[in-house]
Amino acid sequence: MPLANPPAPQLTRTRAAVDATNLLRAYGSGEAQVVALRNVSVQFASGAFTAIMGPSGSGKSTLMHCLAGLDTVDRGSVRIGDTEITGLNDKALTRLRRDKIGFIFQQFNLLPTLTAEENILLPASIAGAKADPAWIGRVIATLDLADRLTHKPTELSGGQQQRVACARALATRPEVVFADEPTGNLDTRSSGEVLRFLRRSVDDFGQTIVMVTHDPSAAAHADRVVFLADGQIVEDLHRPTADSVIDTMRGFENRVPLAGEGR
Ligand SMILES: Nc1ncnc2c1ncn2[C@@H]1O[C@H](COP(=O)(O)OP(=O)(O)OP(=O)(O)O)[C@@H](O)[C@H]1O
Repeated sequence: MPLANPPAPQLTRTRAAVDATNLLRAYGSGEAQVVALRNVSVQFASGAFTAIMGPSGSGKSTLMHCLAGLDTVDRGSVRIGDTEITGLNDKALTRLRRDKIGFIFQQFNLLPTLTAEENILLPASIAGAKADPAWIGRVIATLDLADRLTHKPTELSGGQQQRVACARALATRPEVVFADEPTGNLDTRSSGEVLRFLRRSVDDFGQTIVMVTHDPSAAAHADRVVFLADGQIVEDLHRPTADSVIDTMRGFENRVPLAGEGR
């Protein structure tokens, strides 16, 4: 009797854009030591939108900074795309951030002397690369910025400035965009615009987004929410809604860390 066919090989597998293993990060020493990350292992799938949430001081910024090569870990490893970043020197890290990472900050961080268009094109020009005009045009159109390109940041509203920052982050088609409280300084309407753009950049452009937020309704735009408490991942919620995020946050500080964490 012929053997049954073996299962078909899995042809497509979601690759992690960012892969962190057993991250340990402590600040200070002795009695004053604060352990900001305790053996955190987490993967961020390519083409997915992930939010990181948790109480103040739980380690969200530390995690994001370690993932983006802005801070160094005491132990563990971080891979961005195909590049293991742990152990890279400052020059290599600068190049990696420039070539593979887009950043969106709460305070927008646009250069005040440059126009919106110059701000958007700056990362590509620093990288010595020529921006792809078709791609930049698509991003600018999606963000509805075409009639604002000659304006300086002071001539733009907060929401418009953050949309320029979004365009700047995507201009080089980075491996991953890290967004640190991107709606923290925006009103509800502008927040909605930025979050819908981030969502669209994942759905339509295949972008990978990792966003720190305190806002359950912002997190609800993500595919997944990773919750930190006291430097450990304590929950991992898929297909979140604002209500499920709020429910998860209630009392999650008292839960036992997920398997593999906190050893
Ligand atoms: N450079 C530093 N030196 C000393 N301690 C630090 C440093 N950076 C962070 N910490 C400490 O590490 C812990 C985690 O801080 P982190 O900023 O990552 O938290 P967070 O969740 O981002 O907080 P928030 O929501 O308030 O921004 C905190 O106890 C913080 O005080």
